[in-house]
Amino acid sequence: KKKVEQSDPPRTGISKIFVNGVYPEGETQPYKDDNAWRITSEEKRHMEKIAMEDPELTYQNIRRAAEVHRQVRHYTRKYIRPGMSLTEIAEYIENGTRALVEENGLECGVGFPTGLSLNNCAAHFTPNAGDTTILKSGDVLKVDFGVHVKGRILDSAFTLTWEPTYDKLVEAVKAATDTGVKEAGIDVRLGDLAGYIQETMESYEVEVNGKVFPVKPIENLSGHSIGVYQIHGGKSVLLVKNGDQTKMEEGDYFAIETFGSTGRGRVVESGDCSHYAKIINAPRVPIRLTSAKSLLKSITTNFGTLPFCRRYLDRVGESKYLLALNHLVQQGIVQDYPPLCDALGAMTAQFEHTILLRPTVKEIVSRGDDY
Ligand SMILES: O=S(=O)(c1cccs1)N(Cc1ccc(F)cc1)Cc1ncn[nH]1
Ligand SMILES: [Mn+2]
Ligand SMILES: [Mn+2]
Repeated sequence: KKKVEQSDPPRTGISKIFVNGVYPEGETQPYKDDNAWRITSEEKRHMEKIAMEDPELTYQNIRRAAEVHRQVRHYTRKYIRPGMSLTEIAEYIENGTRALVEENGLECGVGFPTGLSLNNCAAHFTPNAGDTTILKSGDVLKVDFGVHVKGRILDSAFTLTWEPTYDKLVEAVKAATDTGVKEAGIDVRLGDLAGYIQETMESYEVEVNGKVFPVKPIENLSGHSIGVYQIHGGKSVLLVKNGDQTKMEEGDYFAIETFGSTGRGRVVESGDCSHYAKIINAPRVPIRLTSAKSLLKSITTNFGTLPFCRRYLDRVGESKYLLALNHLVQQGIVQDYPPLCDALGAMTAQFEHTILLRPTVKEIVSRGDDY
């Protein structure tokens, strides 16, 4: 049978290309100083066999999400051009993701809002309706988007530039993320991992118009473990050495993400919020405001505990929801995630991979030939 190719723009469901339902395994790395006993251990291999065969545990879900991410970002990197609006970029990525993952309610779809953070802004910016921001050739754009299959969320991000000025910053962050990926492992302490990341990041500097800036890790951003339908699994990987003795554990899914900056190396909440998510075990308080009650019902139906943004509320037919949304935030039912920005004039970059701490090997499931 002729191999089914992906279209441009990407619209061919990934299950039409991987017809046997087997998706590519990501890059695997042996665990450090473990002299391969995990790979040869009968018990570890058995545990993995169970994971592969149990529909709930199988790695096929996250690998399918990863293949969608690789194919969408392949076309996106070619498509994004200065002069385009952030809104059309976001919609290109979301339309591609929805088509390739064959979006189906809460079964599979977009994992969280498409982050398109510019320049001094490092994370959690996506345009709200009416945003007219246009991409410029001197911009440094962080593209951070997610795909989920049965609640297994693939969280991966990369940085795009169209001028060479900040190439060293981009190189520093790519190297720091690869250090984080390489040093991650079962029983590795989160505080130690942060130190390795910091060391790589701080070994770089950027020269801009004759002035030299040291690359600083952004000290109040972090990587994180990932749960089922839960983008933040409770463990955080900071970017500067610290005393957190918490260990990475077998079976954990982690987003290893690093951020570098030529500015203060610290972000603050800045500008209108676009990103939100229902808090997992929110207190079941009675909601008095009727509009908030019906908005919460819509959020639960359409997103569950997955993060969403205002544009996603618009597309499911919600309107005039701001008062209700702010009420749900105030009541501790919904968490807001405002844009996180370093000082004006600073430049920030990001790279992010999702890794699986499998019983026998570490799998960098989001690895592609691009990053
Ligand atoms: O900064 S986080 O809130 C966080 C880091 C450590 C513990 S929680 N965040 C989780 C998240 C929040 C909202 C989203 F819409 C998507 C993800 C990290 C992240 N943002 C984008 N990709 N990864
Ligand atoms: Mn991300
Ligand atoms: Mn993340």
